[in-house]
Amino acid sequence: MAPLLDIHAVGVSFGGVRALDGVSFSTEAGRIFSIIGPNGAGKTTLFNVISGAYPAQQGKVVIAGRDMTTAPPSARAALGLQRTFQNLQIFGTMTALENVMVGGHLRQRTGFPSALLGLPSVAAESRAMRRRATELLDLFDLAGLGGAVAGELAYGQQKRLEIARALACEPRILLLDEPAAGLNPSETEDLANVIRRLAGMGIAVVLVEHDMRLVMAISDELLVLNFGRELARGTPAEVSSNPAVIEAYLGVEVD
Ligand SMILES: Nc1ncnc2c1ncn2[C@@H]1O[C@H](COP(=O)(O)OP(=O)(O)OP(=O)(O)O)[C@@H](O)[C@H]1O
Repeated sequence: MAPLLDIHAVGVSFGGVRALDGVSFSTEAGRIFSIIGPNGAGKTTLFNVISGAYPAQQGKVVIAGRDMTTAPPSARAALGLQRTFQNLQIFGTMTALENVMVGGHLRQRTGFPSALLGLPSVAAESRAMRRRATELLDLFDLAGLGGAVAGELAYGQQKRLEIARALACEPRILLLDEPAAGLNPSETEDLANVIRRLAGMGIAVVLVEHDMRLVMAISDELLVLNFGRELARGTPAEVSSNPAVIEAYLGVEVD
């Protein structure tokens, strides 16, 4: 199967700092691929290069078989790439349902002129979108909370809402940037189930995460970065038994 996301020998420097140096990986539909490494290892920079926020100064970014190395974020989104951010980005004063529907608008087929004229197709599409948004809330264990003000939900619920909104865009590849940050153990367990469900739906999930227990429990494959370079790559079992990884990063934290 051709990879949905193929990162080839990517390099990025900020002044004298080599944030990424020859980093490569690829992943496919239905897989959970995680990127780990100490602070400053280059994980966020790699996400920015994949999503198009920063250009890759060297190497290639291929999405769904197309070379997107110099393409803007919108063109990458059009191929099915979505991301969430390290800092929660939901609309706090809108309801949970409205938050998800905002995501869905990106996928709306009816054009702006029809919407402006209030044509019947618009009403039908809005109903379908509302139904779909409600289904997404159910999927993320937020059933019955559609009318709740998003900013008043528990933190773990807000994190799941953010992912539900990204999913409303019907992504094929979803980049999740530290989704477990700030969650308690039971919220993290809920999140793990949500991420597994996303992969079960055929989405290629790419995760940057510091919570090693979560990463080791759900990942099919891991890339360990250190000072912008690949330190190790493999299954959780392979990576967690790699002496270089244990020495440089994992220490005694992994059981
Ligand atoms: N916009 C920028 N300007 C200058 N230097 C940057 C910029 N973004 C990142 N860097 C540097 O590039 C390196 C990699 O940073 P990056 O944020 O990608 O690491 P990270 O692995 O995501 O770290 P963390 O786990 O702390 O989020 C660091 O040395 C960082 O200081």
